[in-house]
Amino acid sequence: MSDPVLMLEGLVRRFEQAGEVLEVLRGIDFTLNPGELVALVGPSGAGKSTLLHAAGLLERPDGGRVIIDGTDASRADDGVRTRLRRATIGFVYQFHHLLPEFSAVENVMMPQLLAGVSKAKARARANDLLDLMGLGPRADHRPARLSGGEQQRVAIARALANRPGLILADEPTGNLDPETAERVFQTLVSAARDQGVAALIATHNPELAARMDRRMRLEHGRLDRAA
Ligand SMILES: Nc1ncnc2c1ncn2[C@@H]1O[C@H](COP(=O)(O)OP(=O)(O)OP(=O)(O)O)[C@@H](O)[C@H]1O
Repeated sequence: MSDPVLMLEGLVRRFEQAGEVLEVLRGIDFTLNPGELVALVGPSGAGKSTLLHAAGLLERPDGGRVIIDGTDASRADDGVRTRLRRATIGFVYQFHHLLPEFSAVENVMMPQLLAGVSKAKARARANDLLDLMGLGPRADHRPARLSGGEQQRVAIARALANRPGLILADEPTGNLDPETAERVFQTLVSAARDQGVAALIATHNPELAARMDRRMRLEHGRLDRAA
């Protein structure tokens, strides 16, 4: 069997707030295998975003290790972490964070161009992904001319652009009405299954969480298997 796409070992993260130390992650252990879809649940403020940012190499933990595709990123320098992140991880945020000056297709091309893919190849892949998201006819629109659900589907296409083994999603449907949330979530799950991508998805929506392979609950700084 191949390496897990993500392993967290004894992950610790602390913040200082008003002179007090808040230990948000108190030794988190977690393994995500290739193609697995896992929901990350837990009360507001429990540290789901903090966990995703550390797992996604956007921030360094205060203790423990983050191992991506068998590579220990904990002690790697920033350059190595950035390359590893670009090559293996796709992020989807609650607010899409698309670049407003660029069209949908250009937004999906961007991470590929940063990774050194040619313009022609990046455009072809971006168009394929937008088709997969049902957004082919909207490819040349800027984000402001797309609905919230369409913007979020562009963000999912962008996250998949570099064929990551791992998608980290932070309440990807939290900002959408229930019907649109359902459609966007379905698109994310079927795209991940279709492309064999593993995903860790933070969500407050129990119905959506119930449809993942596993659910993990973060509370009081600990991560445990949930029902
Ligand atoms: N940069 C920071 N500096 C200080 N405290 C922080 C920082 N980032 C997060 N925190 C604190 O860490 C705790 C966890 O925050 P986090 O955003 O990870 O929770 P969450 O589970 O994602 O919440 P929600 O479900 O509401 O999005 C909160 O108490 C928050 O105030």
